[in-house]
Amino acid sequence: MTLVTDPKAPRVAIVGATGAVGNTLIGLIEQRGLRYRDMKLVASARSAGTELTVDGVAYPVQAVDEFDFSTVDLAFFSAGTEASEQWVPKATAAGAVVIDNTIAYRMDPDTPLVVPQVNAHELDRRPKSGVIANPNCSTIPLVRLLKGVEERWGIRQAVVSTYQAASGLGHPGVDELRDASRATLEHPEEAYPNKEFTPSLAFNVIPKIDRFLDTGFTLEEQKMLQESRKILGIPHLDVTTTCVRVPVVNGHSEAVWIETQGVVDRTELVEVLAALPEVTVHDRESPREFPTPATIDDPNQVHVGRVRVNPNNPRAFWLWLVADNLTIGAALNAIQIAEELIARETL
Ligand SMILES: NC(=O)C1=CN([C@@H]2O[C@H](COP(=O)(O)OP(=O)(O)OC[C@H]3O[C@@H](n4cnc5c(N)ncnc54)[C@H](OP(=O)(O)O)[C@@H]3O)[C@@H](O)[C@H]2O)C=CC1
Ligand SMILES: N[C@@H](CC(=O)OP(=O)(O)O)C(=O)O
Repeated sequence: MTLVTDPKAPRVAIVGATGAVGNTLIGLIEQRGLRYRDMKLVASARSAGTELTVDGVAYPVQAVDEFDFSTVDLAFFSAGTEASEQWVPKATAAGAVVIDNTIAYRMDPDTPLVVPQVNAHELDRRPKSGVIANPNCSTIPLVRLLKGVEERWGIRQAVVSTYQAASGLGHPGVDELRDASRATLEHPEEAYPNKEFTPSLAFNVIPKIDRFLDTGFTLEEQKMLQESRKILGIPHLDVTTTCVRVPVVNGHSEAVWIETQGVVDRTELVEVLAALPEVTVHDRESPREFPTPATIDDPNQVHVGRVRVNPNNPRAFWLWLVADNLTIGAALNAIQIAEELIARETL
């Protein structure tokens, strides 16, 4: 984005500007050529008065409870679900369109849940609620690949295991992984007093993300099912997941098993995946190449590897994906929604 005087360019607020998603959003605003007429940075009262820079201009961070939403046309929210529940209605009542990163509005029937590479047509008109919901960080890269597979072969079932990074819990998650890892190396006999991850994530993996539901699944696992169905527009889509936190600082990975209606040929499958927008297939040339969270060079792409058709049943295959949860899984998707709204003049 670029600061301009064009009266058609939106006045923008970033609520949660000091957080991991907010920081990434600011970086992407600087990277991409979108134009804005005014910028407001908003967070909790804790950060009020601190300064952040966007496109070389320093802005004071304002407390959300004192912020006047009638001064903006577009508000990005990534300040947690409670803050969205409290402040998004005030923002829309004041006339702003909201792009919300939290779970608060995702399953609301009056709110489109959008991944622009999959269902941008949902943005053709301004939503009844005034809100466009940004999906869960593991759901976004998955549905971008499922769309291509559904269109070519039809999906019978997808079985997914996620490997989710500490930055899924924002700055506090990353800080705790670093501090707990250091403390565990230095004093292995002492239990680290964790707040974000239970048990400790240092040198560990945790098969629980978000809270448990009565079904035995976690909320994160339920989000992946329900949100995939809504985004792809397939109400009975069979997606089942196990979501696991791993001691990686940033970048979510997923092992994905897909059973299809039609017979799949690996060469064609790789072609179909590589032709999807902003997808890089690493094992196109050599099946021995694969992406990892630590080695992906472009956080704005969904990275795919380990593409293997089942030798016992060519109506099923495995793939491995890696996607930066703060960009692909949150801020980039939100910016791309804003770009589509501006292009369609539906702001
Ligand atoms: N991290 C991720 O991978 C993803 C995150 N999200 C969503 O984005 C939200 C934020 O995530 P993330 O940036 O990682 O988290 P962080 O903890 O890094 O940042 C939280 C941000 O929200 C602000 N905030 C917290 N509470 C309030 C409040 N009551 N009122 C106003 N502002 C508040 C914080 O401000 P202050 O500095 O003043 O405390 C900070 O700017 C998550 O809760 C989630 O809903 C969605 C997809 C992926
Ligand atoms: N739950 C995700 C991050 C997140 O905030 O997701 P959601 O927006 O669906 O609550 C993770 O911990 O990796």
